[in-house]
Amino acid sequence: MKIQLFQIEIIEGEVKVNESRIKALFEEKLESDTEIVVIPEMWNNGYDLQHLAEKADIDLTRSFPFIQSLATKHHVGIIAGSVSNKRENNIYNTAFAVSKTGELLYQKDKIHLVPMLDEHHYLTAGNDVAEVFEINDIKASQIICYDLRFPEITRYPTSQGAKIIFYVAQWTTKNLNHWRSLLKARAIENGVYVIACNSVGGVNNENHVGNTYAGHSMVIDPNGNIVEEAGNQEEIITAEIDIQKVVEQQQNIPIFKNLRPDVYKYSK
Ligand SMILES: NC(=O)CCC(=O)C(=O)O
Repeated sequence: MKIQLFQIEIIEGEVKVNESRIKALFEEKLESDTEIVVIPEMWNNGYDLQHLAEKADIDLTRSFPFIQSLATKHHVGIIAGSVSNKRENNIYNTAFAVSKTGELLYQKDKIHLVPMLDEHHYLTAGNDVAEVFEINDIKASQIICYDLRFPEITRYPTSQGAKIIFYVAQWTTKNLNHWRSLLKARAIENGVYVIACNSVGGVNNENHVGNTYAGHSMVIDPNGNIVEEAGNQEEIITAEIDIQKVVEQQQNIPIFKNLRPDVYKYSK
């Protein structure tokens, strides 16, 4: 199965510009036999957090039809990153995914808000764990950026049979080594494909929280080998994945048969 990741710069506060850019990439860069496309976190408004009240979507009423029209026009499943999204007077960082026939397959809010990006001052945290959905007949889940740091968020859908975990991100440059290591760890400790789409660019100006984004979008197989990795500039990466490898990996190292939830404890 062929998958493409659109590693792009998200222009802060410029919803229409970002939409036009994504639309153009589907027209110009989508390969005919690609089955799933992945785009980054917060692709509508970026980290222009001060203006979320005016610029965030309202219950996906703008972003879902936009992505739905791309999915049906190009007949491709879309892991639609995430958007800032207002619901009942709160603003969330909401991930969603759409099938090639235009159905909304998945919608979840980011659970852990990033103190380093001031997200907790502007956004409300989601309370629902990432779950499994099917895209192109494959069980998968979708997790937003900083939630990668909390292995429990990935463990639930993989323990429920997800074979691919998609991570959508605007991961910062200063923590690039964490991004690369954590993605590999999540693939190995769960024996699944990890497909992670980050953004690039970012500037320090009055609209900006002062970060740049690392790129290095990656496709990692269930044995922890990097299948494809982007650099730190805009780039489309294309990868072939073989879901049978997940089955084989989980037979060779039967993590889920050996889980001991009865002895795992946490404290805070
Ligand atoms: N957008 C994010 O969640 C950023 C997370 C990040 O950069 C990190 O180091 O964690």
